[in-house]
Amino acid sequence: MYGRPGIDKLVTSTVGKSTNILWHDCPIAQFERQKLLNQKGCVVWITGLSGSGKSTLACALSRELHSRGHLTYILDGDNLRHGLNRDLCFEAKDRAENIRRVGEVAKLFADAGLICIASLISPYRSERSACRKLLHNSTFIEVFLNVPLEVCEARDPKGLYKLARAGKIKGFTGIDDPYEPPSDCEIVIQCKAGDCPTPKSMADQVVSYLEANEFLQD
Ligand SMILES: Nc1ncnc2c1ncn2[C@@H]1O[C@H](COP(=O)(O)OS(=O)(=O)O)[C@@H](OP(=O)(O)O)[C@H]1O
Ligand SMILES: Nc1ncnc2c1ncn2[C@@H]1O[C@H](COP(=O)(O)OP(=O)(O)O)[C@@H](O)[C@H]1O
Repeated sequence: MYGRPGIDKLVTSTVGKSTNILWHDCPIAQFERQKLLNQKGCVVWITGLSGSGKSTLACALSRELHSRGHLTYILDGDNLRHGLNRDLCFEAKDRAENIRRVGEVAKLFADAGLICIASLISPYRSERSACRKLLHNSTFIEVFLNVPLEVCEARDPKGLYKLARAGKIKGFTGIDDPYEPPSDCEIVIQCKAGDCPTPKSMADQVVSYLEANEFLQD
């Protein structure tokens, strides 16, 4: 038993359904990883309706930061439902579990020193707030893509709004399922009919926030 007290001194815990578990610290700490990467680990959490541009912003932001020499990783709701979250549907309890899991994974990426970009509808305020509480020192940066339903529906790149309106998808966010907009988030990107910032300028808005708050240096 390397680096641990004698077996008689170990105090194990119960966390959720896991009994007799013990946290094992590693000698390399987050600040050392951050120094290596010359940035501060954080989570940029993009929330908004389907079609609001979350994936577009995530990719533009990742590209912009990459070109400046920063390490990012995108956790996209749609993509994670192909693997980690493939057992979840769109009922409220499954959406909540989806958000919880992505929050936990995002926390690990931030701890690794990366700028983690999470883009998922995440329609519930309480679950987003729970993810915020997982992070510390203002490292949870919530970005609200405030795009009216009419604009998202007019875009409808996957034809899902059309199906939802026709009753072929039940419980579609914004149609017959709720979306709770953030009341107090770090960044709001506003888009009105016929007047949306370009993907590059949306990304620049987030980069400016990261620069001003010293995330792009160790
Ligand atoms: N019922 C329903 N409501 C909303 N969205 C639906 C639904 N069914 C399938 N889809 C597709 O799933 C994508 C959203 O997945 P998320 O994991 O981001 O959703 S959530 O955060 O759990 O609410 C979403 O992707 P985006 O359009 O990129 O947001 C849709 O393509
Ligand atoms: N800023 C923007 N201006 C104009 N069109 C956009 C913008 N952002 C995204 N789009 C377009 O809107 C559609 C939905 O974008 P997407 O990133 O897939 O949204 P989401 O991930 O929120 O579902 C796509 O066709 C995309 O090209």
